[in-house]
Amino acid sequence: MTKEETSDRAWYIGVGREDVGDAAILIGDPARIARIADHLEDPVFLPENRGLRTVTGVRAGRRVTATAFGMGAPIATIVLHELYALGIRTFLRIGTAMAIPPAAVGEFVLADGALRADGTSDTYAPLGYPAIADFALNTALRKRLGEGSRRWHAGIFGTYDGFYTEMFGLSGARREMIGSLKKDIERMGLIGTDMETSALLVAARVLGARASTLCVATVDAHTQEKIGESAMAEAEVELFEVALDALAALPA
Ligand SMILES: O=P(O)(O)O[C@H]1O[C@H](CO)[C@@H](O)[C@H]1O
Ligand SMILES: O=c1cc[nH]c(=O)[nH]1
Repeated sequence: MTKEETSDRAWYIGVGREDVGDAAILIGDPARIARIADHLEDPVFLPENRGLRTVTGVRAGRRVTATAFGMGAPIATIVLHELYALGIRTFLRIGTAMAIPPAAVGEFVLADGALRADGTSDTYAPLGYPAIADFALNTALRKRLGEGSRRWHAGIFGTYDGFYTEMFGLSGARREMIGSLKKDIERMGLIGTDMETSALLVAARVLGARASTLCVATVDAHTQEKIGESAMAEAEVELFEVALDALAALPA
């Protein structure tokens, strides 16, 4: 797709131009759609297609659409691309990432950019093209994060395609290999890893839209310990609030 391409109805998300707002929240887990809807006025749940769940509602006067893509860069960029074609120009991915020290489990990690170890972003621009978050969106996020009490870090994410090959080692030699990769990531000063950010940042830039990622760090890179359920539920509520307030504060 080029900047001029548009459509009135999205093939995979299954929604039309009139169904969406002017900013989008991209979520991985479909279960989070019903929960973020509680933070919107007049939420309208759109018919689910291929497991892609969407809700549109209003936050402080701004019409916002949240769509769940599942996991991984290929489907996340399909969702961004379709929403772009329907007219949306602002995208914020919210979800979870692995914590790279000094970022710790339970803290927020905000992507200013991302190391492109995914394959999908290459289909938008060659590897020399940087994956950079939108400055205005990140300024609004920084302001809102500064008003809260949860610790947060801003910096570079690493985005990988292989969950059990590059991110989370189950056992044995594979786990050791992934452990060395983590040490290297830490040496480079990355703050978190996920499976979508670099692809979304590159796709949005190339298309002419703004994008960023804000996550809760939920897994410790070295011990692979996960956040507890109640701590995650609490962090998720704050994540929704920060994300929606920052989007509402942005000029259209
Ligand atoms: O942000 P959520 O949906 O939690 O997604 C994160 O968890 C999944 C598995 O690692 C990946 O999709 C990753 O980015
Ligand atoms: O380990 C993790 C946790 C969340 N998201 C990821 O991509 N990896």
